[in-house]
Amino acid sequence: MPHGTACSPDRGLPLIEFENVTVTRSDVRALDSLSLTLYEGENTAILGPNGAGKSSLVKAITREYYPVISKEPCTFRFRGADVWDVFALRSHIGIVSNDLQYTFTRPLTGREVILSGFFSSIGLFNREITPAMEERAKEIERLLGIDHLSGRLMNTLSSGEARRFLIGRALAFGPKTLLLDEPTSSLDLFALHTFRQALRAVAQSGTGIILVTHNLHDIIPEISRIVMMKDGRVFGDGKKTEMLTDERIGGLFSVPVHVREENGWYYATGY
Ligand SMILES: Nc1ncnc2c1ncn2[C@@H]1O[C@H](COP(=O)(O)OP(=O)(O)OP(=O)(O)O)[C@@H](O)[C@H]1O
Repeated sequence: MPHGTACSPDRGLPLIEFENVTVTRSDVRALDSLSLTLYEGENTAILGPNGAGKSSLVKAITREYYPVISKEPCTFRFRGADVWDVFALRSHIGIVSNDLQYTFTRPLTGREVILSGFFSSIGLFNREITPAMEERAKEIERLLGIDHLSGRLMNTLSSGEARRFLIGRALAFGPKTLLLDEPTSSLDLFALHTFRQALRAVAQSGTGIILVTHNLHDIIPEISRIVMMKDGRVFGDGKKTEMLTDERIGGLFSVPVHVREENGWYYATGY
């Protein structure tokens, strides 16, 4: 086991270990001495209002943003390693961001989008597709309920359908964890329903989920841990039942709110 990494008995291996991580954008501290450990195989929601620093956290994880040292000790570790690159990251974490949807401008079918995940590319560029890759793509399509759409061009799919193919692309390598940044923005009720069903199937298949959102209704029942973010810091961190209360959610979003639970789903009302 790499130096500094301890496996917790009831949690997996630490995937991300951030201690006193500060990220600045212009003069703003988007992350302000943030300390957080995320574990492999643990289903976690990162929940916070607009401007809390959620996207900055995702970009720090994906190495688009680099931390500055503002306080010691400053730890920025991936799977126990202090030095790591984006290629190591991609083989363990499948990343689904909405921006990606708009980069598929060329005519690619849904199946080709999933297959492109094997090459971390935005197209296939005459790469050799092995029968094993085709088989894996079909398996993923069945899991996500999109097998009937695999021959359709990406630019003819609805946002909800296209977004499930992006999950499929992120799953191509068989990552242990899927990281999703605000995955349900602009989805209508039906698309939201099918998307959430697909995400539940992924979680139930054993892939850990890290879901970044400002919506309580995105939190699928399989998620057990809630990390609350506000002002670039961790505002609360614990079990879902302890975090998703009127008081805590009201404090997080700075508005009086009633939190209701129904069959494992949570909703905020009365604001
Ligand atoms: N390029 C930038 N220049 C200046 N400030 C920035 C920049 N990028 C982010 N910020 C600031 O950093 C803070 C965190 O932004 P971030 O986008 O990470 O929050 P967020 O939680 O993802 O918000 P949202 O839910 O609205 O997407 C905000 O105050 C934001 O205004």
